[in-house]
Amino acid sequence: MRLKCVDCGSSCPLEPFQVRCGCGGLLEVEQDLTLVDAELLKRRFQERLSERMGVYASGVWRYKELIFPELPDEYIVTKYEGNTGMYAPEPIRETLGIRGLYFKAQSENPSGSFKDNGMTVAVSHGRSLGYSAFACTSTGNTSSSLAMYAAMGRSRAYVFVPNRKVSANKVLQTQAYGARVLSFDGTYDDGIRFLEKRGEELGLYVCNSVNPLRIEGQKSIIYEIAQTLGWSLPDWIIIPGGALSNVSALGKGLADLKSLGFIPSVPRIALIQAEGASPFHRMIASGSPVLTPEPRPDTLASALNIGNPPSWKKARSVLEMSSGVTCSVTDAEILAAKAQIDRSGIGCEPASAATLAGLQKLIAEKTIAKDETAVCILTGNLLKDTDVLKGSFQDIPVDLSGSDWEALLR
Ligand SMILES: Cc1ncc(COP(=O)(O)O)c(C=O)c1O
Ligand SMILES: N[C@@H](CCOP(=O)(O)O)C(=O)O
Repeated sequence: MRLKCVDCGSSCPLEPFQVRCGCGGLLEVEQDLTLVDAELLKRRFQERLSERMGVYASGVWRYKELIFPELPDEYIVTKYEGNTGMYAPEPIRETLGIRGLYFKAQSENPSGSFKDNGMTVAVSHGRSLGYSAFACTSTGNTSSSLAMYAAMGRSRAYVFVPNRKVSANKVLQTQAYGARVLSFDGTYDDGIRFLEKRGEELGLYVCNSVNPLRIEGQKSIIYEIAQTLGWSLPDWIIIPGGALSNVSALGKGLADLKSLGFIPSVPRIALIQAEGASPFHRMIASGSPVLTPEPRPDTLASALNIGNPPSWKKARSVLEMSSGVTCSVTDAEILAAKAQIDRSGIGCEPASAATLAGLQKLIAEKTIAKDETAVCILTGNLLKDTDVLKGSFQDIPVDLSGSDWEALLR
């Protein structure tokens, strides 16, 4: 395994580890898949589905050969992440009128979001290098995931969290796992700038998605969807976009599956951003070759409140590779979609509901045809961000010794 710079194209070994290339570009892991026996691997992945304990019971490490083959198992910290549900929400599909619809509930991960797929790999890698202090900046999901794995690995976690527009539940979850929360005045974008500059000299292993090992772990989401569907995929993969790690990772996973011959062709990706934090969508829509950061990102989908997504170049390559599209949705559209997902019994946080809101829009404008199929990636759990629900519901006061039950239970 080697690392390749997405900017200057130079390649370097995994050790000594650096998050970015000397030229400042993002790095990505390069693996030689021509050495892999694809049919043998497929059988192995299938057999491992029955494992209940040990690293291969994880929905990420099940695919270790495609993710981090060189890492000795003794360093792996796992909570059996991945292994999340795929649902076919029939009433929502009927309303949309498309041929097939799935929700991939990454919200069912152990810390409640898709971050766990990548974090198990980053923390395990950091441990293998001898780190005992891990760090990230976060709107709350990355931090709770890091805090959980650091605690499992008996390591320290330091997380830099913006002092506004983050969900209280996520910060409490992070603190409950024992991480030290350092609150700062600014946004995710300021936090990542700080860690990229100072993280290494402070002796911290940086676990944000600029770390290429995070992306390797998150690739497993697409492997798992494909395996669940018998190594086939829907026509469209719908992904919410903030820092753009997930679209980069899922795209890389798709390219792997195609080059291994596991899937005949790559599905199309639709990347959905919240209107108040949509610099990538604006770049694509305007045909601009470079991203203009949004200095004051503003959306109630707190996990998407990112104005300068570090992975935009990786995301752009993925869109090109998959003939992908982007769109943006308003906060009101996100909340309406979230209500549908919640009432289906699956539930999600606002950022995830951007997928359904985007799908509705893309069907309405006929970018997605009614005879096509789609999977929406539900990235975070309903309980992660309940601030947006406050004031939405009313308790019904009853008198246990004498209410009109027939009326109440109608
Ligand atoms: C729940 C949730 N959904 C979506 C996103 C956006 O994903 P990405 O930053 O990889 O684009 C995030 C955070 O990044 C998130 O926490
Ligand atoms: N929503 C994210 C922000 C992006 O973080 P990263 O892990 O991609 O760097 C969060 O939960 O913090």
